Amino acid sequence: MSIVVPTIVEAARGKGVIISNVIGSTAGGVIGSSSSSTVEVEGTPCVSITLASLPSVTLGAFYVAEGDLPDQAYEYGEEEWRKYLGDTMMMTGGKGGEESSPSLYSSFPPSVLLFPSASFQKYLDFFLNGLDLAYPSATKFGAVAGTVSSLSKDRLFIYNERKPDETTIMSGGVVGVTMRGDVSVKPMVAQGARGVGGTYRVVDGEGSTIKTIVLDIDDDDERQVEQGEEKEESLAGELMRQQMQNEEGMSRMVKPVLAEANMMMKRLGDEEQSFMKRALLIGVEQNFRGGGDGGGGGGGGFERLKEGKGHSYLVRQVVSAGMKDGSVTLPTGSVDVKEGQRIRFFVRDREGAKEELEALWTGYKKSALEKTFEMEEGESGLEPAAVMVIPTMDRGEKLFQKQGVETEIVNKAMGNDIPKFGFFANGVFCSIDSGGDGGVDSRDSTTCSFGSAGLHVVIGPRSGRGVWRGRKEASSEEEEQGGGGERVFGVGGTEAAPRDPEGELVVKRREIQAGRAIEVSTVAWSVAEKTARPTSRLEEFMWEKETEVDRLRERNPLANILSNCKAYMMKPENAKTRDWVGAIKAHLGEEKGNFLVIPECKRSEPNVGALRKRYAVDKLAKEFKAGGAVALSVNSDGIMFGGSLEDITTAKEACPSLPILASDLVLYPYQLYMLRMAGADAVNLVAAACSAKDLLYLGKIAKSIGLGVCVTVNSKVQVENIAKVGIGVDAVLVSNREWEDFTIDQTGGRALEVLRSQEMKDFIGKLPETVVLIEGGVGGVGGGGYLEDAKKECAVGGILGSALVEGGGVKLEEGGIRL
Ligand SMILES: O=C(O)c1ccccc1NCC(=O)[C@H](O)[C@H](O)COP(=O)(O)O
Repeated sequence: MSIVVPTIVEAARGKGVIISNVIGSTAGGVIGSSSSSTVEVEGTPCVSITLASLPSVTLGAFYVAEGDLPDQAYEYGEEEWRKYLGDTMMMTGGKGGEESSPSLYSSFPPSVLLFPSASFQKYLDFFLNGLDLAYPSATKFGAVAGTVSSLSKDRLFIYNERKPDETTIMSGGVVGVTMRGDVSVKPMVAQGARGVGGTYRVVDGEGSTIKTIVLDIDDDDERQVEQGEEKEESLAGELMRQQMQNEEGMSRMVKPVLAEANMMMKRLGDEEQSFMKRALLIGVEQNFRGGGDGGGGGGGGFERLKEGKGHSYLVRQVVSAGMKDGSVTLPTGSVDVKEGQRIRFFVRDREGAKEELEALWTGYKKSALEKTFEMEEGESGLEPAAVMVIPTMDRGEKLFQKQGVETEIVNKAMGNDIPKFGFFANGVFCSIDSGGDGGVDSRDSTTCSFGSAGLHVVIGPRSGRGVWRGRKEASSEEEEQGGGGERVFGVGGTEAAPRDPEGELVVKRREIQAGRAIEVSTVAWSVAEKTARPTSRLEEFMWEKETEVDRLRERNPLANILSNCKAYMMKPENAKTRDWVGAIKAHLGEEKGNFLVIPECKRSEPNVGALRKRYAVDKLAKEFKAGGAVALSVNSDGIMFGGSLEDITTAKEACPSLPILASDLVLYPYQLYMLRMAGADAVNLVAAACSAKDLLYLGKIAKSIGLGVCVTVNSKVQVENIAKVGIGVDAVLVSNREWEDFTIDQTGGRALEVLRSQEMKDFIGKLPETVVLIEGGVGGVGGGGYLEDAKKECAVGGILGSALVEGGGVKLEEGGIRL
């Protein structure tokens, strides 16, 4: 792995794709999609790599060693777990770790993917229970590392772009990734088990121990009639039931579980008997709340699964039996048996496992279709982008007698264009729905682990936006171009983004790409054709921002926001903004020649990821103030930088005396009103993303509601343009960022070229009152960066984000930086 991971990272870089994080594990076999097929490989050393590009999703990779688990965690409650996991897994956010900001996707619960090592398994249920307590609404899923041979040892690995020379390989613990934002994850489990014999009710049982049961003949029949289930059970099954009734003299004799299992087993076929002798599987009815009818039992086949309602029973293997009282005990904590709850005996076999998989996917498709009918206009559902398939190592060829059966069934249901990936694991686990729409029905979305099962996870954007179908597009483009190579611009592509004759990026607003416009009440908006692809990271950012604002408008139309903003500004405490540029100018004065640092609160950096384990805006703002900051920049963009409007409000509450520049991609007046109400004092307009008309228009509206106006430029052409437009700019922010891919040149080359240009000299000559600041890598690597050179030009200060936030403290004196 120490060779494989850097090789992948390097190869991707060669294609213009920057990989920020890699996590993975050894496995008992791998599953992956090539351009023409999906393959399952078992028993042979090989590697399966999955590259994911998840727009509008904030990822946080983490590693927890066994030794990092807190000693007292067994006594932990919800709050303690939340704090511990929030720190460990970067599940930070608003109150209680769940972000409560008004940004588009922040209200959605996160998803957590975990790969525990085999040695971590003993802590797994405990760890998952902690996760359930701390983040009940988060979807958790994952699989335990495996190995191809029993002689080899399992390993986990994690790579972070910021430590490119290291791929950390671990022999224990758990690696994982948290995903927040426009991502939806739908885990489903195939338990690989089929019910045999009748249905029973627990007479005496508690926790994970079942002592006595009674045959539930009448109720079982009634239920099937009630649920309109056709009695699909075989004639043999029916005969067996009758025989049982006869043998029992129609009585409902209460019997110890083991005694009943022994009696029932005798009536089974040879194969089923031999299975039951090796392993006693018991299915415990789901959704049973005690008292009357639980509503989750019944059905010997997979009728409920086919309906997309989830499994009727959660199947567990008996781990110990009371030889004296005939009781059985299931894995501790895996079930909580109640009196009156239904149970069944289960066996595993090939046909049953196949039937179950088919039922699972039929159910998924049925409920997905039903959801589209239930959705209100404007609402969107999960758009499948990929399916993760993780069978346990006892499945695959061992169970189905040939390789590839599991993915073949997924392909049949979802088509070949959707990539499938995964591996053979030592166990799987996932959150399971209580409502049941394809998953296993369970108690309040708990995370259940399975020693033998197939975990299938549909992953895609929750906004339902179009998904790039690599396989489909590659083949159709090849066809179009007579079998020629792929033509992909900009981001992750093989071609550079389009530029005009002056070298400026050509970006379009999303509407230009639109195929149709939809009218909904007073709001009209356009929908990007699914075929349109952004040609640069900036264009992609713009389109996503436009979609974000569309969605916000759907919930709260512009007219409302406008009147809310007016009402807000009527309140005396909100009538005036604080003068952001004024505060900077006031501190230049006699100290001119010095360089003023404006610290930026920023949660993450696009090509890097989260900058701090614990990002607390209030704490950070206070730190900056204590360090002498006279003004702040707060990044409120949630698409690229993980911020939110609430971050501005929080910073303002923490430091009421510090004026705030809202660092965001502003494309609409709507955003200006929202930013004003969040507590911003100034905004920045990105020159490359706005036409001259937009700049003027947005600038005027910003001023009309008291917001200071900065314009961000990264080329001399843009400087010349803003001078021509004559927009009243308070400050020019010279960005050192390349907007094609959002990289930052640590030498400051890009910003220095602009600062040294004739265009900039002309601009300052014409508008000497304008403050010139630099941004992007000003903290540099190892301190001063390109600051000294910038100071020699017209820059009087700089916005500093990553270096301060990531540094874990304010190191203001280093590299000549002073506040
Ligand atoms: O650069 C943009 O296009 C942009 C758009 C919307 C919000 C923020 C934007 N840029 C912010 C930055 O470039 C940096 O966060 C800021 O300059 C600090 O840089 P660094 O010190 O390198 O973290």
